[in-house]
Amino acid sequence: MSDDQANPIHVRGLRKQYGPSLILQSVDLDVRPGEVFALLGPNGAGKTTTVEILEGVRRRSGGDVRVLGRDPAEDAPRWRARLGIVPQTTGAYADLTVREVVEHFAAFYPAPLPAAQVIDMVGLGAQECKQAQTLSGGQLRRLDVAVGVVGDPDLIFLDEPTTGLDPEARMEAWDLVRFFADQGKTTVLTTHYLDEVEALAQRAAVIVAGRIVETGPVSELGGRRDTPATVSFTLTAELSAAELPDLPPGTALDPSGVPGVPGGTLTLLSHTPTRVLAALLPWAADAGAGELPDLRVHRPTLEDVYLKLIRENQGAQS
Ligand SMILES: Nc1ncnc2c1ncn2[C@@H]1O[C@H](COP(=O)(O)OP(=O)(O)OP(=O)(O)O)[C@@H](O)[C@H]1O
Repeated sequence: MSDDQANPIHVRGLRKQYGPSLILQSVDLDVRPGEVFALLGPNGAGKTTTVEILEGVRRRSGGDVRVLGRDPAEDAPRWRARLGIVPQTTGAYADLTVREVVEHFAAFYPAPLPAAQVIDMVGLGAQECKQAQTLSGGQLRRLDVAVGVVGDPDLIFLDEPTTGLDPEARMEAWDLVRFFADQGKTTVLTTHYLDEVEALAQRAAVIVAGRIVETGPVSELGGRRDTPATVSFTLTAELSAAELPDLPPGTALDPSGVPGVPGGTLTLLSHTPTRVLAALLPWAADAGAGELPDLRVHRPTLEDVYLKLIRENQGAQS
């Protein structure tokens, strides 16, 4: 068995077809032990379909899929007990209390966590005896997470776990993901929030129209590390008349924004923006400009590279 095949998730050439529509086309994926792996992509890209095939909830049309060493289509009960699943929408828990809901689901697993511990972990200690139907939307989402992890899983699937949560509850949900990661568990996170990916995931895959268009460390996605920062400011009369100083090697003028007239924006591209600023500041002072108006230093964010990836790939397929 290759190293990749020993990964908690190993997928090659996964296809899913509904009638004539090919929803997933040759998806390859590896999720490594203990990592938080994010699956990103626009609405309808195929994230939930992929995740549900990995969970054994949907059947694939083709390709090889191994999850915790087994084919999910076999749906072996002992294998299933090692998965923790928090789907996008879950339970009508009706008139059961929080405690009863968690105990009810715990009974399906061979070695569940104590219900009280899980309820505390998701921050529902104060609601333990409340009926689920009286909980707020955010509290219900936490209950979903409790139900998903009560079996003490090795591999956790979180499908948009923080949608609808207020900022404080989101932070608590993040802490929970970190808590699982600290315990050596592997997590697959589907989300539309890029700050969430940046905060939690080590690696990510971007899926567009059923194809993985990029996969790798979050910090390197979309060539992010190789994309220069921009330094921009508005030209005054003094600055537009002065010749630019010597700038660090590799600095380039952004051709899209260089009208050399007062009021225009001058944009420089550089991998060493701090050194660019160190050259610009004395130059501006010598030119008699006290300030570089509208000065902005911008490094490419995950959102920048993500949106670029989506645009390029949606364009390529239309
Ligand atoms: N049972 C089904 N029959 C036919 N088409 C389906 C079925 N389920 C999903 N699809 C289609 O498959 C595509 C992928 O859907 P999927 O739910 O996997 O996307 P997603 O990336 O999870 O989207 P979102 O971000 O909106 O949750 C969509 O075009 C959807 O309409």
